[in-house]
Amino acid sequence: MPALTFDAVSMTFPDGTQALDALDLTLTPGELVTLVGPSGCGKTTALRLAAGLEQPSAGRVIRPGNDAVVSYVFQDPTLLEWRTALRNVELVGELRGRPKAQRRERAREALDAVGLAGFHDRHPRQLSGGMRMRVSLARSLVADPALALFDEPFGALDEITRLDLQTQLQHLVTERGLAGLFITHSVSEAVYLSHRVLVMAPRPGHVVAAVEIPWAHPRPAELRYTAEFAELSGHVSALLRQGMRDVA
Ligand SMILES: Nc1ncnc2c1ncn2[C@@H]1O[C@H](COP(=O)(O)OP(=O)(O)OP(=O)(O)O)[C@@H](O)[C@H]1O
Repeated sequence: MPALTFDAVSMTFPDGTQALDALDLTLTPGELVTLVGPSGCGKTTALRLAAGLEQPSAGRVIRPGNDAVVSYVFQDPTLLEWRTALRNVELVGELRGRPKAQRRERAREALDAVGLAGFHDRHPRQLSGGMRMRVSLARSLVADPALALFDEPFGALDEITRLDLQTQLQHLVTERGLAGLFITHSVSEAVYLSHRVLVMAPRPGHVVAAVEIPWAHPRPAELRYTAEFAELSGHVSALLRQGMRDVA
C-alpha cells in the first residue's frame, strides 16, 4: 500500500493562479522523495495537498487512512517558548491522552535520538537554531507518523548543522520505515537524502524529471564527497536549469 499517491493532481487557486499541473507521485513506506525546483513551482502547494490542508482542483490525492498520523515539519521550528524541549515534545502524547510516564519516556527517547541528550530541560530561547530544529524533528517523530512532510526544514541552518541533521534524519527515516516528502532548494541535500528526486519547473508547476538515487540507506556522510555523488548532483542541477530555460 502506498503511503501517498498523487494521481494527475492539478491545483488552480480561486484567483486563477495555476500552481500545479497533472502531478503524479507514489510514495511507499520507507521511501524519501524530494521536490526541487525554482521558487513558485508549486512545491509547498504539493505538500499542503499531501497534508490535506488544500483540496486539488483536479485529480486525486490518496492519503494514509484516518488513524495514520501525518506530520509536518516547517523551516520555522514553531516551538512553544514557555515549555522546555522535553515538554514541547511531550505535547504530542498529552494531546493524545497518553499516561504521563509513557509520554515522558517517549519524548526523552525522541530527544536523545536527535542528539539532544542533556538539553531536555532547556527552553527554546536557550537553544541554538539547529537545536530548535532538532526539537521540532523529535516532536514530529514521536507522533509515529506514517507520512512525514518536510518544508525546507534545514534552510535556515549553518552548513555543518545542516549536514549533521541530514544524516540524522536519514537514519531516523530508515529505522522507522516512514514515508517522507521533502522540499529543498539544495540539490546536494536532495541527492543525499532521497530515494527519488522530482525536478520541477513553474508556470504551472510540473515535474520535468524523476531521478532515482541508487545508494542504499542509511548513507554514510562521506558519500557527499565522492565523484559519483558530484556527478549525480550535476545531473540534477542540469535538469533544473533545463526546466527553467524551457519555461523562460
Ligand atoms: N493561496 C494561494 N492563492 C493564490 N496563489 C497561490 C496561493 N498559494 C500559492 N500560490 C501561488 O502558487 C504558485 C506556487 O506556490 P508555492 O508556494 O507552492 O511554490 P514553491 O515552489 O513552494 O515556492 P518557494 O520555493 O518560493 O517556497 C505560486 O505562483 C504562488 O504565488
